[in-house]
Amino acid sequence: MNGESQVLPGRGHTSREGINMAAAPRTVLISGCSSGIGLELAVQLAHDPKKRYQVVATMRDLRKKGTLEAAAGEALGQTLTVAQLDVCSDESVAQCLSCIQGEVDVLVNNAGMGLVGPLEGLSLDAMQNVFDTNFFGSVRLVKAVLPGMKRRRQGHIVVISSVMGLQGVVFNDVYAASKFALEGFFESLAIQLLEFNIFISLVEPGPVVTEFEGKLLAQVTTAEFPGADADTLHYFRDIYLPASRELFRSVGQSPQDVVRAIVKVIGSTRPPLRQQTNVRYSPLTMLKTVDSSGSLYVRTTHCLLFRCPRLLSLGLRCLSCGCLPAQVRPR
Ligand SMILES: NC(=O)C1=CN([C@@H]2O[C@H](COP(=O)(O)OP(=O)(O)OC[C@H]3O[C@@H](n4cnc5c(N)ncnc54)[C@H](OP(=O)(O)O)[C@@H]3O)[C@@H](O)[C@H]2O)C=CC1
Ligand SMILES: CC1=C(/C=C/C(C)=C/C=C/C(C)=C/C=O)C(C)(C)CCC1
Repeated sequence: MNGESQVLPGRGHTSREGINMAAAPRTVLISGCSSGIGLELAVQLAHDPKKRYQVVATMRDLRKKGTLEAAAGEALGQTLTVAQLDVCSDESVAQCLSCIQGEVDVLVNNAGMGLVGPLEGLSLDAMQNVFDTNFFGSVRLVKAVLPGMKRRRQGHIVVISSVMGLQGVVFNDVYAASKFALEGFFESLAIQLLEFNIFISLVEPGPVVTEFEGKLLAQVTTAEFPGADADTLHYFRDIYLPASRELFRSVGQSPQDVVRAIVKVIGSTRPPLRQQTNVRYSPLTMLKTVDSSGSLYVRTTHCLLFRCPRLLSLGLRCLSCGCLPAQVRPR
């Protein structure tokens, strides 16, 4: 494909007379806008000073729409509309798309859920629910919008992946697997779709201070993890959970910060395939990049968590004050 001929949907273009023509707004469909990153992204895009976007902010339970509507303010009914969408339901996806005027130019697969705990204590049902939401939910939406994008030979699919799509984290086995699945799926698809002038972007935030963590903590305080042995439960409750809380407190990003990076990706003429958002987390992702055998990452994080918790605390404090050089900068 000729790079020069790539035109993203709805972008301004120059007429033969050299006049910069105003572009029609791009329709952006976002899943999971009842809270967190999805809500903030819908609001920031709807308030775009250049009015480049018409946002369809979706959620599975419309009874939760109050917070979004309040945050949208004057944009509600103008550049932002709210619609029902459960990414786990074919009918809901079909119904939502049938209500959209025109076509989806930008799809943001944001809806997702976490799952933590000792593997032995988690049911297969709970694991399948994570894959149904995080992985198959995205696949379902992509299958629905792709024919239109291919016909028009334009489109952008943004996937809210995670640093856990790049590296596993102890006691997050299933959640990380669902994000790894997204990374493999969308990297593969990106190659074919370039031929149709359709771009894929995997956004990889580190910890973000949203309801995500609270929901996980609520789940683990009530869960009993039947089948997990006493040592593993001790590692999970007394070592991992406090370390994870400290990580969120020290290097957790605000949804506003993450969304600024996503807005840049959506506005880019050449969107990147991968975009990390958290400079302070990057020393941890670097541990895998610099040693492709994977041992450096696994051994270092094992050591920090189980052998040198003081060093971990010190390292996190250091990262939070920004005194270590940032190796990966969001563009
Ligand atoms: N917070 C973090 O530390 C990080 C989060 N991420 C990813 O960011 C994305 C957004 O999470 P975040 O904003 O933090 O968390 P939130 O829990 O605040 O938001 C998750 C959203 O997904 C929605 N959702 C869950 N299941 C479905 C479904 N079946 N259909 C439609 N919507 C659904 C939730 O709706 P409902 O209210 O109905 O449950 C909610 O709106 C997720 O994909 C997550 O994996 C990535 C890296 C870090
Ligand atoms: C890497 C690492 C840790 C935990 C990382 C966590 C908990 C990351 C969470 C990321 C999230 C929430 C991503 C969401 O998609 C520990 C245990 C502190 C030990 C030291 C190394």
